[in-house]
This record gives sequence, C-alpha cells and structure tokens, in this order.
Amino acid sequence: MASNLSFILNKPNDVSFEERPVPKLQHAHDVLVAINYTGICGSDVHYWQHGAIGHFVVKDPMVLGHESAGTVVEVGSAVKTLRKGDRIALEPGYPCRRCAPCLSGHYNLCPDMVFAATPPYHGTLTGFWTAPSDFCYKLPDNVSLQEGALIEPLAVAVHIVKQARVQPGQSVVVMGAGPVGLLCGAVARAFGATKVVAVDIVQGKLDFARGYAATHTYLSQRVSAEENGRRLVAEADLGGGADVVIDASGAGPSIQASLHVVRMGGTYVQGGMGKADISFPIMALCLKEVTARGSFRYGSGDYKLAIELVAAGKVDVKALVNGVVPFKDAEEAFKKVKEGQVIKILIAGPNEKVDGAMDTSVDEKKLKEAKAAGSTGCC
Ligand SMILES: NC(=O)c1ccc[n+]([C@@H]2O[C@H](COP(=O)([O-])OP(=O)(O)OC[C@H]3O[C@@H](n4cnc5c(N)ncnc54)[C@H](O)[C@@H]3O)[C@@H](O)[C@H]2O)c1
Ligand SMILES: OC[C@H](O)C(O)[C@@H](O)CO
Repeated sequence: MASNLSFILNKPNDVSFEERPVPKLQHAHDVLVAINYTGICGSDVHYWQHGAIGHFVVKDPMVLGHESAGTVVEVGSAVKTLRKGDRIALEPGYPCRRCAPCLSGHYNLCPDMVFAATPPYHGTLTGFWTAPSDFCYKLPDNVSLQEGALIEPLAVAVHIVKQARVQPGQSVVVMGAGPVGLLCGAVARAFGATKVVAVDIVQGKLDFARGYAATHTYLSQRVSAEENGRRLVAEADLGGGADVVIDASGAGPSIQASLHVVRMGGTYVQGGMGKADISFPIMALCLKEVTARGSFRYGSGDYKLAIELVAAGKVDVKALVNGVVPFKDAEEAFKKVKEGQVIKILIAGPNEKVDGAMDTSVDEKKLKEAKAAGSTGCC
C-alpha cells in the first residue's frame, strides 16, 4: 500500500511524521503525482527554525517542502498533456488566474497565490500531491527526477536573470553563493555573460562557485560598503563597475555594497530575501541612474526554460546535490542544511528507496568561521 506519510512542522523546531489521506483530484484538469524527490530550501529551514518569514506565519501544523519532482499516477478527465507514468517537475504555486497581475502575465504576483509550504498551505514533503496539469512540466528523457527537483530553485534563478536583462558579453556580479546565487551565475553564463563574479563571506562557497559557473570570486570584507565595492571592482577587474549586480544573499552589507559595484546606467536586481527594511545607498542609485528591479519566485516560461537549460547541458544542477536521504531522515537533512554543511540535499519521497549516502564535502571549518561572522544568508 503506497504511503502518504508527510513531514509536518508543528511549531518552531518541532516536526513529526503523519500518515495523511491520499489527496483526491478536485478538478478535471488536475493530476495526482507521486512525489519522488524534494529539495530543502532555505525558506523551509527558516519556517522550521522560526515559524515565520515576514508576514507568512505558521499558525497551524504545516507540511514542509516545495522543490519537488514526481511521477503522474492519475489524470483528470480534461487533461490532454500528461499521462500516467510521466515524470514531471512540479511548479508549487497556484495563482487565481483571474486578477490583474495574473491576466497581465505576471501570475507570480497574484495576491491569492496558493504556494506549497508558505502558510497556511501544506507543502510537498508527502507521498502524493494534486496539481493543475499545466503546472506540471514533463521532464525530457535526459533529465532525471533528481534534477527535476532542482528545477524550482533554477526557475527562481531564471526569473532573476531575466529581470536583470543579462545580455551576451556582459559582466554580472552575484552576491551570495548559496544554491540560488550559484544558479544565477550559471544562468547568466547561459545567457552569454562573459564575466560572472561570485561573492560570499565563506571562502569554501567561493571555491565551489569558481569550479561551477563563476569566472571570478570575491570574499566580502568587514569594511564599509563603499570600500567593499571598490575592492570588489578592482579585484575582479570590472573597470567602471559591473553591468549587472544581483543580490542572492538577502544580507544588508551585500545589498549596500551592490550599489557601489554596479556601473553607471547598470542594473541591480533584488533576489535575496532578508530583513524587510535595509538601508540602501539611494544617492548611488540616483547618480548612476541604476535600474533596480525586484524578483519574486517565477512566472510565465521560467520553468520551461529552466528544464531546457538542464536538458541542453547549459546548467548543471546535479553538481549542487550533496546527497539523497530517505524520507525517514528528513529532520536530519534539515539539520545539515541549517548547519550550512551542504549545498542541496534531496529527500526521497516516502515511497522511494535510497541508501541515504551523503557527501558533506563543503569545507566545515570555513563554514564555522562564517557562522561566527554572523552569516545565515537565510530569509
Ligand atoms: N526572490 C525569490 O523568489 C526567492 C526565492 C528563493 C529564495 N530566495 C532568497 O534568495 C536568497 C538565496 O537563497 P539560497 O537558497 O541560495 O540561500 P543561502 O542562505 O543558501 O545563500 C545565501 C548566501 O549568501 C551568503 N552571504 C551572507 N551574507 C553575505 C554578504 N554580506 N555578502 C555576500 N554573501 C553573503 C551566505 O554565506 C550564503 O552562501 C535567500 O535570501 C532566499 O531567501 C528568494
Ligand atoms: O522559491 C520559493 C521561495 O522559497 C518562497 O517564495 C519562499 O521564500 C516564501 O514562501
């Protein structure tokens, strides 16, 4: 008998497993998906530790997880694009499709979005999940289900890089070398950026970034934002500054330095989520005529492009996975992510078998140094 065991956050630092009823198809366009793999996102860890992100507060027990891939096990009567047995990447947020943002093509900004593991909605660390078929993306034969679980953070990066309007030949600085920052660097390269500078406060993360998509790295210093920006521009040989600066850290010092790194007339994109209010070098923004944009989740075409980038070999998501653990070890996996020991861990669905091997090869000494320096990078 297939299990619908679910990993539930009851309150901060209090999780449990619960067998829940297998969900039923609600609409003719829905499909039922057996979850194969789910990645742990910083936001899941943040809810687990603190019970809230900004105004999203966990008030009732909530199933965690939203970075999933699965296999279609049942299709509604109106579904034409998917069949039983199809392997899919799951887009985990469902907009109303009727409001002004939805109708203008910006469904990620829908105020009535139902998003997995954003309270009050349950997430995907469970056995089975129902979703509208057009939010389930069939994986090409050369993309595995484990890679499929990484499509969600890759779609976040695709949206950020699209917001930055990265052009061939441009220089792109990415603040923060966590999974989102690393993927932003990889997508920027795929969009034709010739210089990608990864910035972090943890040398081990920069070492990884250098072997991944970054052409240059910069270890952020404990100096003023202006001086940090000046040193970064000089070390990475950016001349008058970077064409594009992306924040994928959510950290105040990184956001402040960014405005001193971007060139005159360049573009800054806020992808990281940190404190709600951070002081911002507004004069630099004004005097340089910087274009500043936000980026929230993903929208039209982002999942499709993310899958195409993986299928075409332009973005390697497998390289970010440190290990796959069985469902029963979900809490242990959350602890490893919280401790900063890994880039990305996948949790196998409760009906999936794995050996639980895990490579925590990110330099632990350097990560400890970073923690001592006050980094969490987490929203
Ligand atoms: N915009 C969106 O829709 C969206 C979606 C998912 C995640 N996020 C946010 O994006 C950010 C990155 O996500 P992630 O999963 O990679 O998180 P992460 O915590 O793994 O990575 C953040 C990185 O920033 C680094 N950092 C911290 N302070 C820094 C500083 N002063 N300068 C440079 N680097 C610094 C950390 O060491 C860490 O490596 C988070 O803030 C997350 O909340 C945004
Ligand atoms: O990738 C999606 C993000 O993790 C979520 O939007 C989260 O940060 C808020 O619920």
